[in-house]
Amino acid sequence: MAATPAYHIAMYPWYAFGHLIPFLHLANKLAKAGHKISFLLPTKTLYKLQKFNLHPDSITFIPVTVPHVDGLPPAAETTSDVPFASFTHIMTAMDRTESDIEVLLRALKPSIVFFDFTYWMPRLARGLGIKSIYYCVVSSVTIGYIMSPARRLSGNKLTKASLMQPPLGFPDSPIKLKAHEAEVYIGRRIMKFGSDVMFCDRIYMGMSQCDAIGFRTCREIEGPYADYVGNQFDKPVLFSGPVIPEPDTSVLEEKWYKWLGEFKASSVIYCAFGSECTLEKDQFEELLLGLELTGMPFMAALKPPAGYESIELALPQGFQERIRGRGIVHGGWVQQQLILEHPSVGCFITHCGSGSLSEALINKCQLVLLPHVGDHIFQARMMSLHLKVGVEVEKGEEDGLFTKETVYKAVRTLMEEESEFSREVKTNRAKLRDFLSSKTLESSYIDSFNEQVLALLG
Ligand SMILES: C[C@@H]1O[C@H](OP(=O)(O)OP(=O)(O)OC[C@H]2O[C@@H](n3ccc(=O)[nH]c3=O)[C@H](O)[C@@H]2O)[C@H](O)[C@H](O)[C@H]1O
Repeated sequence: MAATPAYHIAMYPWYAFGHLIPFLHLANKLAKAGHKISFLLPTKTLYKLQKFNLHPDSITFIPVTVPHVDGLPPAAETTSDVPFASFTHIMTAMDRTESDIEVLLRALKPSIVFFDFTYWMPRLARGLGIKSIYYCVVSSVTIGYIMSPARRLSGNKLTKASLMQPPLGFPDSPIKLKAHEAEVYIGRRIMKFGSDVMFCDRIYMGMSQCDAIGFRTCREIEGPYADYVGNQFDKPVLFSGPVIPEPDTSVLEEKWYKWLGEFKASSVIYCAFGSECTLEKDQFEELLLGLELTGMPFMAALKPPAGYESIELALPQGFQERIRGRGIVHGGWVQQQLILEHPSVGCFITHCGSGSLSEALINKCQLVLLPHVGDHIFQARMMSLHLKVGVEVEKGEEDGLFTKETVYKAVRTLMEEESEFSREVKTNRAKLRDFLSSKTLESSYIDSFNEQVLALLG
């Protein structure tokens, strides 16, 4: 039963699995607390997400037709259907649903709407007497460092040198960008991301016009960073807690279960890069050769590299023969949550998507951090430098490239060496796991999140 009176929430997350899934995890927690949720999402994607809806009596999926936008394949709905260069078209398509969303919200009459990249949502909601919460699945460290209004003081044209340093007032922290990362971020901030709107303006408008900003984290982990964002945008900040996914009740596919079962406890490396990431061919190769160098059993679930139709066509020469019996490279979707839970998995090489990290942190595997783009970088720094629960793979300062040796070095640090450093990381890692697994942590966060939402509703 709800500790607070029940309310009706609408949710309309960015059309990317890395956003849709965590919104749905939150919906499950809120439904469990007695609230009703109308979850708006693209028509075909709806079927793919049904298995994550654990409270179908309280969470209603509302299909939204994705308008056609030039440059998009006809069936494309989410970022997983297209390369990065076309994400902007997916965003434009989502923007063009605005009038349909207005019709739906008028009919559904929720008290509050949770959104992220649809910068027009606060204005639309306000016009209908609905409150809006920007629910941010990207870490507050990323938002604070890159998107805070302090970065706009000198206009939107930032230099590499300025982005290599935190913005004015940022909490005292070892987190900084390297030269090659700052370079990429300069472009990312000002790239047009849907409907001719710059990415940084989209986030800025959403955050400055909403009624509150919610973060999927705990005060104990990101408190000062989230407060910084709240102060910068002059908004109340709500912490939903880590919103750890409910245990996946399906069973792991037999072939994986059997394969993993052949190895000793904590001996297998699982390597995965989320639902979007496509590596360049040379980095794909270095990663696989790095896995080979470790000499450990491994399972890599990766998309084929850029320009390749299949994983098989892109494997390094002779690779399959050399790793037969101890390594698998899989190009399709795997049941990540269940794989991370498997006792044979001892190490996770992750691109540091926030979903993957939250799934990993409650399990026992050691974390090798290999950030790909965007918020992954901040998540990797947060884990390696702030919380000290994992080891980041070294990359070239200017070119940003990793090598097979640096992949192996990071794995070796955690899985082979008995140094003071590796002991410290493992101890911190175990402590964080215990903290996140505490039975009362999640419920107390959801209760206080509910109370803060209720206070917003007046
Ligand atoms: C917040 C946003 O998430 C995005 O998602 P992305 O898919 O990269 O990564 P995750 O957050 O780990 O999300 C990926 C999700 O897909 C699941 N999965 C993936 C592949 C597979 O084969 N099987 C699975 O079950 C996985 O378990 C996780 O739940 C981007 O990083 C973006 O930068 C970030 O802002």
